[in-house]
Amino acid sequence: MSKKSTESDAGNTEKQWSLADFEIGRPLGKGKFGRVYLAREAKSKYIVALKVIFKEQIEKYKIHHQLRREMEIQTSLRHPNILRLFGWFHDNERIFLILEYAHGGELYGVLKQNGHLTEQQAATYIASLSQALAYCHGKCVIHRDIKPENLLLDHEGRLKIADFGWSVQSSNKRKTMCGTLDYLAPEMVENRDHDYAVDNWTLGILCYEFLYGNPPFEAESQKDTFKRILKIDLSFPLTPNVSEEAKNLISQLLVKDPSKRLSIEKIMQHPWIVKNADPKGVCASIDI
Ligand SMILES: Nc1ncnc2c1ncn2[C@@H]1O[C@H](COP(=O)(O)OP(=O)(O)OP(=O)(O)O)[C@@H](O)[C@H]1O
Repeated sequence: MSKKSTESDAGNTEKQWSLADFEIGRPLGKGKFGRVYLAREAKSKYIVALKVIFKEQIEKYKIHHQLRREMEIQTSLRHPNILRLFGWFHDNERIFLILEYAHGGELYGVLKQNGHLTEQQAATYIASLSQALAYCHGKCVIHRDIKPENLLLDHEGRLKIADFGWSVQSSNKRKTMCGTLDYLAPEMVENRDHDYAVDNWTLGILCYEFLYGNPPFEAESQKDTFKRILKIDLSFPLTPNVSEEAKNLISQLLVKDPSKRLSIEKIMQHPWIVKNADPKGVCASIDI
């Protein structure tokens, strides 16, 4: 049995959890810093995902502050489209994150399996993401690393944003280079100050990727991706056939000047979203 966390360390002030409180099930996946297991809280039988991170890895990659920030931000957020972090605990070697279980796994898997999504699915996910980001921005949280691998699906196909590793809680403009290349906004590529509008840019990238199967500025090398982003070298292939309204939304998000990008409120009112998005955020037609 592992050592219980102290009150000041515990991610959940109501209860101090330990490994003995959980029955561990099958592995759900492996990340850069540890493994994720299906688990059940022994008393309530409540199903969760338990993410195990080795302290050695945290020290090796010096991600202590990043992880702490991720845990604090994610615990404070409560939104149907944001994966809950119920709490955390640790023993000598490991840190355990008690996460909401996302039965449908990664949205990335669905995208790769189907090649691309339908307009209804894409609009539903963009609407869910917009709602979650509006909530985050209202709490002064910028995610900065939204990509299909960080988007999970629950048993009904509802989208859940996971992984707050790169998010920041700030009301000031930020100047730190981070995020995954294909999803980087031009102001981040140029290492200029950036604000909430970086997440709106990413919504444009994702909307394109959902509908076409690949992000719009993909290139052979990192340097070429950067060049294409800075030039806004955007083109819409003839296949698959995508509606003009969807292209209009993408074009209004992939705008170089952050202040001219469509706001989150306007995304939610955009005719393509109004026409195609499921009001409950559920994609029942998706095979998960
Ligand atoms: N809450 C969850 N519910 C269901 N599956 C999950 C959950 N969290 C993670 N997984 C699965 O476990 C795998 C590994 O997740 P993890 O978050 O460790 O990886 P990661 O996205 O590479 O993160 P990191 O970059 O922090 O290592 C993912 O591929 C995902 O499919």
